[in-house]
Amino acid sequence: MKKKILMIGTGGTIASKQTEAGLAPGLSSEDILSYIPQVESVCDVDTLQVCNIDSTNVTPEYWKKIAGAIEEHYEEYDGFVICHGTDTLAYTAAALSYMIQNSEKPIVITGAQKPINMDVTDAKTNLLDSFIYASDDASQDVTIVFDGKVIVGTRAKKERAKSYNAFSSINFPYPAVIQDQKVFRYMPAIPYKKPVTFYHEMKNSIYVLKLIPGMKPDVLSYIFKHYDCVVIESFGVGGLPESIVGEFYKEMTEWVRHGKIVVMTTQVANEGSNMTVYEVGKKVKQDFDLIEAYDMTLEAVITKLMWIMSMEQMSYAEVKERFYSSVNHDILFHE
Ligand SMILES: NC(=O)C[C@H](N)C(=O)O
Repeated sequence: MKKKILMIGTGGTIASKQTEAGLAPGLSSEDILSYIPQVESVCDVDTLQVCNIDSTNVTPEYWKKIAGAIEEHYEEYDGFVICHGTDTLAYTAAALSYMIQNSEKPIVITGAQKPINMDVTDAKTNLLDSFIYASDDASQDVTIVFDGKVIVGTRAKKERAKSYNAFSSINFPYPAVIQDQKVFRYMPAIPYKKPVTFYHEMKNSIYVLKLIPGMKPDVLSYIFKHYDCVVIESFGVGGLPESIVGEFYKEMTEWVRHGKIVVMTTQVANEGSNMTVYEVGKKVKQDFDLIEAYDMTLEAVITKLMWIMSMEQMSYAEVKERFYSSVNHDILFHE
């Protein structure tokens, strides 16, 4: 029996048309689907349009709309394919991984580097591959299908702005690839014992502070005052430079009492943090019992914190425990 798949359109290049003002989303989900008539032999598709925007404009409110549409139609379909712009696709994939957990039904996100109505485009392959993957019995959870590869929803990063292989899987293998319209699975699906769970809130009070050599500490007091959580993108395996460490201690001593959270991550995309290696990281981690990202992507760190912070008042120990508990393969290493 053919699977029933719901295609959810949100916009992006895949849905874009050339206009005088530049490429802009203008094709509906139905229009997009008409470019891959072969899908009829793969599955039965219904379409739903959540929005039609460049993914630069996607916010947590749109993640809620997408997750809400999936929750509303969850029982009616065997799987879901979301068309999305590539620029913030990795954030949406990570956000949906936290908002929809233990899903035995696949939730596939795809997009393209070139519009589907162009003669030369990656859109048709990406979209057809997504329907093939969403119709496969062993597919589950939130994944990205792009350029023939399947990437776990919490592990993607857009690493190329123009090439068809825009996304990499960070610190985690590809669970499957799609070649010549067939799924080759490298990782078996793990059967879920718990039912699918939907979460509806994401608290958006996070500031990401990217360190640069010689950075001045004057912004710290503003950031700590106005945000509940600060993610510090440090260098290498993680540490704080002397130029800001004094001010950091001053601010942290005050804000720790207010339940603010600081998470240390790294600007290096691959292999992750480990603050205990160097003097510049070890002491500050111990002094403030800091959380660190280890092998997680920045996209996963940010959306996981939004998900955790949306829950009722939690102790710092509970926040830490949640952060280090794996969701959709987002973290492998931690203390
Ligand atoms: N390739 C793309 O989809 C880029 C586009 N600006 C977007 O993210 O919506």
